[in-house]
Amino acid sequence: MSPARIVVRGAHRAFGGRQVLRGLDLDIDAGEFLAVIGRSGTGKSTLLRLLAQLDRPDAGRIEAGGRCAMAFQAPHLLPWVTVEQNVGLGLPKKGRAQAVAGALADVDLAGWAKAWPLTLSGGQAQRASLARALVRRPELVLLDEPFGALDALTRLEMQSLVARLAAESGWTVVMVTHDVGEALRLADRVVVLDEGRVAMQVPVPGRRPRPIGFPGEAELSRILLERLGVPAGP
Ligand SMILES: Nc1ncnc2c1ncn2[C@@H]1O[C@H](COP(=O)(O)OP(=O)(O)OP(=O)(O)O)[C@@H](O)[C@H]1O
Repeated sequence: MSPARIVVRGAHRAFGGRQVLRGLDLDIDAGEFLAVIGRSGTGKSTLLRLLAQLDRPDAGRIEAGGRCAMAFQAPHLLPWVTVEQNVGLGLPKKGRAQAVAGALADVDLAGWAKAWPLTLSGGQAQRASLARALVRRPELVLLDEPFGALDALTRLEMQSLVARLAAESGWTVVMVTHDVGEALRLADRVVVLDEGRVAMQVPVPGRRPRPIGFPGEAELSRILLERLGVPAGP
């Protein structure tokens, strides 16, 4: 599967007279893992929806070809069908069972195919949601605060899982997160959105994923938090 390259040029988007994106420019390389951070309401989810072609800019150009899958903070599983039916939803019948079984195995949910979504833990539900994304063999994966609702340990497990899947599949990934540490450990580059534009870009050196406290993490974190206007410590 060839990963997708993305070009955004001068993207504008307003809602009811409120200008959210104001001439945003962004280039994302094929196979790159990009993290997007920014204060609440700066247009991060709006950007993801434009990349997914669920919405269109009022002005400007977006090139984001290829098969795209999206995962959100809430897993959005249908409660009235089993986990495997959720994952296989909309896939052609031919090859579906095998593809679904493979995707569930990839997210360590092989034993939960026949389970009902409401019986899953938060982390398992999020993994099922990831399986639903990866069974579509995407080239571009858009993640909107995917671990935001999980406890700290499950969050770390999910970060490792996404890092592994991204490395194995060569996806281009755009992940919105509020967690600067998560962004720095998983991504090749972190961009800060502010006032509807890219206000700062920080390439993260070294191979991803990086361990907690990797050399340079504290300094990069300080730079990003300062740009976000958040004090880095008490
Ligand atoms: N479909 C829509 N209709 C009306 N307003 C919208 C719509 N989508 C987004 N907005 C508004 O655009 C602004 C940016 O929203 P967006 O969800 O992109 O921000 P965000 O950076 O992802 O925020 P958060 O970090 O809080 O999730 C908000 O003020 C939001 O209310």
